[in-house]
Amino acid sequence: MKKWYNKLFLNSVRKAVEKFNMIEDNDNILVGISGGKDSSFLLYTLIQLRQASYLNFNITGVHIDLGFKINLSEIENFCKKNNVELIVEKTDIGNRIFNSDKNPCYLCSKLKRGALSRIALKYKFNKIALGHHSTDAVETFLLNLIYTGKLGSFKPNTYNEEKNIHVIRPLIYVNEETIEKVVELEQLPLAAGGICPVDKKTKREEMKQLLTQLKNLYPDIESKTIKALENIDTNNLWN
Ligand SMILES: Nc1ncnc2c1ncn2[C@@H]1O[C@H](COP(=O)(O)OP(=O)(O)OP(=O)(O)O)[C@@H](O)[C@H]1O
Repeated sequence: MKKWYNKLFLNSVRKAVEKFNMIEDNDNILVGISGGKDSSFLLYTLIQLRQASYLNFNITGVHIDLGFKINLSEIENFCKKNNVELIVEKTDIGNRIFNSDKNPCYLCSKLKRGALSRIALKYKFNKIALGHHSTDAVETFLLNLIYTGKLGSFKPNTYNEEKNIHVIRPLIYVNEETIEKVVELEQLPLAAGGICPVDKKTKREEMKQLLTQLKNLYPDIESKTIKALENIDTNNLWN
């Protein structure tokens, strides 16, 4: 690994992991691998972190196959090369979400989360790691504000007491631009095909474009929003 990666992203991942107590000794972590750049970068980052850490933790990848004919061979090779086991779980989620009257994106993410938890329970993983990054967190913040009238975003570390599973997001302080850069530099593996029919036609995509416009006016809006999520002035909230 290049030494300057510490400054580029690894220190930010360390900060998130420590601040939100994401990884402890002997953790057994299931890493959600979608086939996209974010989760590929997440896997790469966790491998680097483990190599440079005093902590001893296991990482196993899992891909929930939605039925959109995805080709995972690059990812399979990458996992083999790095001695990471990869579980591929076939599902009919792709069919189910378009045969329902519910919003397909909402349903898909719910069913995917359900499948991830089931696998974690079955194979005794105590943590599930997801590739959400700071740009995702800000987009979710805007989605909640504009479409739901709610203030907030997803949490860095959530604990499900009933299942005794933590969902961790080690990339919350890394932005999408940095991820794209490292994916390119390291030629990290990406899946081929497997494109969802509503890809790029979602409200999230709309928020992505809005954020790009806002960044033209206020270049540090992304880091400011992350700061705001951690700097809540409860005295001035109306609850
Ligand atoms: N089919 C899947 N199988 C396993 N994990 C998944 C799957 N889809 C998503 N995830 C996990 O959930 C995270 C957020 O999912 P989302 O669909 O928002 O992906 P994304 O932000 O486009 O990320 P990526 O670039 O990895 O596709 C991913 O980074 C990954 O960790």
